[in-house]
Amino acid sequence: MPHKVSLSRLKLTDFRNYAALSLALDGRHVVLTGQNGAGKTNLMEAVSFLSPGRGLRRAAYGDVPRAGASGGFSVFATVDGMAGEVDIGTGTEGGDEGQSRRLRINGTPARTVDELLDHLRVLWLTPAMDGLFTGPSADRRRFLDRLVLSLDPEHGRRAADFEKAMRGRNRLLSEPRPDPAWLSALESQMAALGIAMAHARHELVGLLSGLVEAARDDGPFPSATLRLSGFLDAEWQRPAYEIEETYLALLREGRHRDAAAGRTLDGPHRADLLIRHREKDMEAERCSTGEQKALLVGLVLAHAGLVAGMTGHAPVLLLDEIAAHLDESRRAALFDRVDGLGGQAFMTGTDRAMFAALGERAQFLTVADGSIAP
Ligand SMILES: Nc1ncnc2c1ncn2[C@@H]1O[C@H](COP(=O)(O)OP(=O)(O)OP(=O)(O)O)[C@@H](O)[C@H]1O
Repeated sequence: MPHKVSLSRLKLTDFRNYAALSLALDGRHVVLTGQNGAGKTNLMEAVSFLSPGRGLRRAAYGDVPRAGASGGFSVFATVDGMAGEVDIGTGTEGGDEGQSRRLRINGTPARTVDELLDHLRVLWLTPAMDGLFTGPSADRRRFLDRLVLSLDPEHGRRAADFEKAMRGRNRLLSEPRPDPAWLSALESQMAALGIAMAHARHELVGLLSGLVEAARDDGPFPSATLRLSGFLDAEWQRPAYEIEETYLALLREGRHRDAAAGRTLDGPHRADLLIRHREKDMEAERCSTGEQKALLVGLVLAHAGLVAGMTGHAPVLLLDEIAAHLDESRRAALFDRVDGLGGQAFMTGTDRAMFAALGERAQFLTVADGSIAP
């Protein structure tokens, strides 16, 4: 069984509709129930700030401080983490709600938010992700990259550096006489980073497919087949240095075309994650709403299992309104699978009775108007 990473304390200050909250948790799953607008998702969002990035709403930090508060926001958590117990504090101060937030680990300022990945992995599934299969490919790439990042902490940096080099190339190509040496340097960077990024994605898809296959007959959730497409599709059996050469040549040959288009037309930023409902042998986007939700739940749980297996530490799971559309037996099966992952899950809903099958496995909390009661 993987080690259970869990939060034992969560303190929020001026975080969305919470003026001040201090919550003691006992290590079990946490069920948050309450009326619409009570603050359930806000609390999940606060926990999602214990991972790199802008959290489960992809928030602008300026929107997070409580309306009417004079400064920034803060989230503080005590976590039984991957490297032992740790205090994590994050937030903004008044006037610095720009691109970044501050992070302290055991009271010491961290160099980057990626340091969070030394202590815990937080994964989530929210209703906003319901359109994943039918929405733009950028949403699926972001989803995929978050999956990769939780196994490979370097992935975020590589993706950011690739974007930067690509923006530099696009800018240069818009000039009347771009410096060829500078262009070549940027393209070499793009090739190395882009192939490394794509490799990490392929590896994740391979591992996840294996796990989905293994869990195929386990419970009521359909299984998905996953495939990456849209970037050097026929090449991935070849050695990495050869693929890198191929991509570099593509970039070089594509300069005129890309200059005319005003953007780079080949690269990992054009890839898509293709998902099929295996039992029905149908593209996920053509499945019913309920089938899509079940596919997504199955994928996220398989990924959580992968993270637990690869790191030896079960991730913290945030499952927002996950039980709403499931019948009683599917709900019970879902809770058993979530519990079987060995980690701490936070789950929300409007009705406590929906979570009855969790029994003693969860701590039940009622959220009302930015405060919490047992
Ligand atoms: N910066 C902010 N300051 C104060 N209140 C905010 C801020 N941002 C969001 N809110 C409010 O927080 C409230 C709670 O939102 P939240 O999404 O957590 O509700 P919920 O309990 O998950 O509800 P639902 O069941 O409808 O999903 C909303 O009324 C929203 O307007």
